[in-house]
Amino acid sequence: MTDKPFIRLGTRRSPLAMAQAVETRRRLCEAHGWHEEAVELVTVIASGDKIQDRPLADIGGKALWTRELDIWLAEGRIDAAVHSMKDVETLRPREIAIGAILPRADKADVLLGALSISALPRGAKVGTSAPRRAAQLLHARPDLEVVGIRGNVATRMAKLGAGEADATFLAAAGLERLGETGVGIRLDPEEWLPAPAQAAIGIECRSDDEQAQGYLSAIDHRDSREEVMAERALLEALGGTCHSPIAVLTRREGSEFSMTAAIYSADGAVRVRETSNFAATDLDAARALGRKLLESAPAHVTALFGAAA
Ligand SMILES: NCc1[nH]cc(CCC(=O)O)c1CC(=O)O
Repeated sequence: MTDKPFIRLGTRRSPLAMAQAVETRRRLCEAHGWHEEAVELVTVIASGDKIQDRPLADIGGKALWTRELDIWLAEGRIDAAVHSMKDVETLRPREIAIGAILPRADKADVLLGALSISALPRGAKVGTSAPRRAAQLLHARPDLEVVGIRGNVATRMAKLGAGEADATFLAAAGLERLGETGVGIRLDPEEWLPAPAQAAIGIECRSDDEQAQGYLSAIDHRDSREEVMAERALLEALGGTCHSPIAVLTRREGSEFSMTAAIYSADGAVRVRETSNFAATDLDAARALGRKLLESAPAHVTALFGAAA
């Protein structure tokens, strides 16, 4: 038994965030032979969880998920913070390092409320607040109506039941981590591209905290880290934010990546899509793919990306 935790792990309080924190604790304990009490879970209420009724982009974007945990890390109230990497801004403070990326789960999105996108009735209402899902949907089905929907898995399923929308999307990884398997229809990620870093859990710590970095390195999954870093390099080159409709699928072939990325106009009418093959550690090649997309896109699409400024 330990009387003092070895590491204090900060997490948001949503059921998905808690599941990810518990998975992180389990992996840490397994890797180091620790008892559960060696990892203290410290819960933080993030701004993004306090405000549920407005689209994320209107209220400050991805920083809403990281700000409180960043402050607690900086103040030394926690030693590490667990995040869905999909929700972590591309540019992070120098004081914060990604200490571990856990093995990536299923990158697919799941469709709830219909058997397929083509099976949705004409003019059906689809609930999503993600620019990527909205643009990708309207690209395939311009007749559909996109309505904003937010909230955790349970809330969204309730909103669907209440008729706020005919269908909605959820990340397969989120459903899996909540034990909600067998819900909805899995969309093939080759056809319906995921978000950058979807299905990846990352654990951040202070850049100068060698002890935390040492503990976390034992649970770092190299292949998943390489994918996440490449997708974040692509985002960085695009200047992508939560306003930017961008989708990407990275496939591994040995030590090589085949990365397919697409950017869209907000209404989905324009899609620019490219595939590039490069060494898994070649972040410059991932950035080059981002620049190539911007070069091929019309001005009203590049205007959705910060790098165009
Ligand atoms: N945007 C919220 C969010 N952030 C991470 C996940 C799911 C887990 C993941 O993709 O890692 C979700 C829910 C969703 O998109 O359905």
